[in-house]
Amino acid sequence: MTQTMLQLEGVVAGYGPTTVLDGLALQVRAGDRLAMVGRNGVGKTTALRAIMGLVPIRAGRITFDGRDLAGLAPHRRADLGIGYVPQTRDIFPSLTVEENLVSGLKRRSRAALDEAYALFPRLAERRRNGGSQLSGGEQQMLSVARALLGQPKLLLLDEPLEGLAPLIRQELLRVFRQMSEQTGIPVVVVEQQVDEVLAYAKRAVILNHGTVVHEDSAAGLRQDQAALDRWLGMAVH
Ligand SMILES: Nc1ncnc2c1ncn2[C@@H]1O[C@H](COP(=O)(O)OP(=O)(O)OP(=O)(O)O)[C@@H](O)[C@H]1O
Repeated sequence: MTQTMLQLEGVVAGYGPTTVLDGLALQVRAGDRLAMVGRNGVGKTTALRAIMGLVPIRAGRITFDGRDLAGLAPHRRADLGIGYVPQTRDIFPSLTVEENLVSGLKRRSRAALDEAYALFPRLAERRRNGGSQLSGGEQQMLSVARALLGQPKLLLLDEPLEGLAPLIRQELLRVFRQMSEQTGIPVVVVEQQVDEVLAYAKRAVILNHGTVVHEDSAAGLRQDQAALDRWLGMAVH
């Protein structure tokens, strides 16, 4: 049986008096590509933040690579191998592409930069450009490349396609697919572009009110108009 990398059991979390995650359960195995979808405000970002330790959990358990994450600060979780690319794109606008990548090297040598440039040739072309001069798609590539340089065992992506034009979204997804095939790193991706993310993912969960209400293969959900209508209120082509 494939190894479970990440497991959430009965996770409850929220902000002040508000409960956002209400008994969330998830399992991510090696090689998985899990799309987490759902209407606005159902708790998708909060789920990623809870995994990363940026939102405290009030009940339940999160285990990663066989270890209970309770009480571990976000940087300790990153050290254990959880790579997180937040919606805000985690780059330094005042640094060049190369400087941004170097900041993600941790203890690795600069030779590792070649891996990032091989996967994202566009970043190689822009290596001397400032972070703020990049297009939205290039910024997204840079934040993912930087996260990968930390050699994560799991990658969490929060709305990587947000604000990008259709052609750029297609290019980014093509690079993500290549990255997944080459590295095998399991990915959890939150996305509003449901049709596109389902074409990339292997499995999908739909969240509503902070819990999983529907689970299927990504291909299965793409065909399941009833579930898409009910939980997302949308038509997928
Ligand atoms: N820092 C915060 N303080 C208080 N409430 C918050 C905070 N962050 C999020 N919330 C609330 O928690 C709920 C869940 O937010 P979350 O961002 O997890 O949803 P989401 O499913 O990712 O939504 P979206 O698709 O719009 O990004 C929302 O009602 C939101 O307003």
